[in-house]
Amino acid sequence: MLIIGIAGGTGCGKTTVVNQILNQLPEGEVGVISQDSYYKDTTHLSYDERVKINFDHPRSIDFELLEQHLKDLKNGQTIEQPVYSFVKHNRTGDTIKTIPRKVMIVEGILILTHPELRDMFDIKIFVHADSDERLIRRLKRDITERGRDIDEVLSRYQNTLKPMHQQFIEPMKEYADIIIPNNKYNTVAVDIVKTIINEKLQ
Ligand SMILES: Nc1ncnc2c1ncn2[C@@H]1O[C@H](COP(=O)(O)OP(=O)(O)O)[C@@H](O)[C@H]1O
Ligand SMILES: Nc1ccn([C@@H]2O[C@H](COP(=O)(O)O)[C@@H](O)[C@H]2O)c(=O)n1
Repeated sequence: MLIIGIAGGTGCGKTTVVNQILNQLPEGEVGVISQDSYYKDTTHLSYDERVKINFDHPRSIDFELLEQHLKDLKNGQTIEQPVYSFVKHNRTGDTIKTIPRKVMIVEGILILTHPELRDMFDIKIFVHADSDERLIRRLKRDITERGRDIDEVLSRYQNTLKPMHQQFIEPMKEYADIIIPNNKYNTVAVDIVKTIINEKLQ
């Protein structure tokens, strides 16, 4: 199994890059695990308490479960990947059956901050987009897809997202094997990653 970790700040385009990689590759050969699925279960908290969580800090992620799931996949076992709701700020209780594939992609803002998980990646990719570009994309996406309004996105950006990005995410570039500049769609870089994956699949 080839395990590829794709990190980068919110809105840099990780999910889009993953979808571009999956597109045109043989169906069923590449699997995806999203760090968002592993936000800690917050059922014991009220909605008002959940809203206040710092979702850009590594402690918000259940890295133990994520690491265990990746190990299970490596050992040929199917896992139940939790489904997360950005509207409820909690897991939904549903899961997605995720079966081991020849290539597994793990994507998320904080996946390179956890040394044990980082060591499991054969290839580490960091997707870069400038912070103003990321904020614009996040505003548009969170308002249309994640049930947020402009005040929510901007206050989260100022209070937690920006400082956490500077403290935890940006320094992870140091560990990257490949940095994809993604202020604009970068088909050349995506094609290079696809070529690497295709070699593994042959
Ligand atoms: N290179 C790009 N140029 C312009 N918009 C982009 C680009 N990559 C992604 N987007 C858009 O930005 C938003 C956030 O992208 P997404 O892939 O969800 O980022 P991430 O997973 O890193 O948070 C989406 O609406 C997506 O369509
Ligand atoms: N309930 C939540 C959980 C997370 N977030 C934000 O999501 C961002 C990470 O996801 P991307 O798809 O953008 O990489 C992160 O910056 C969190 O602030 C949230 O808003 N609500």
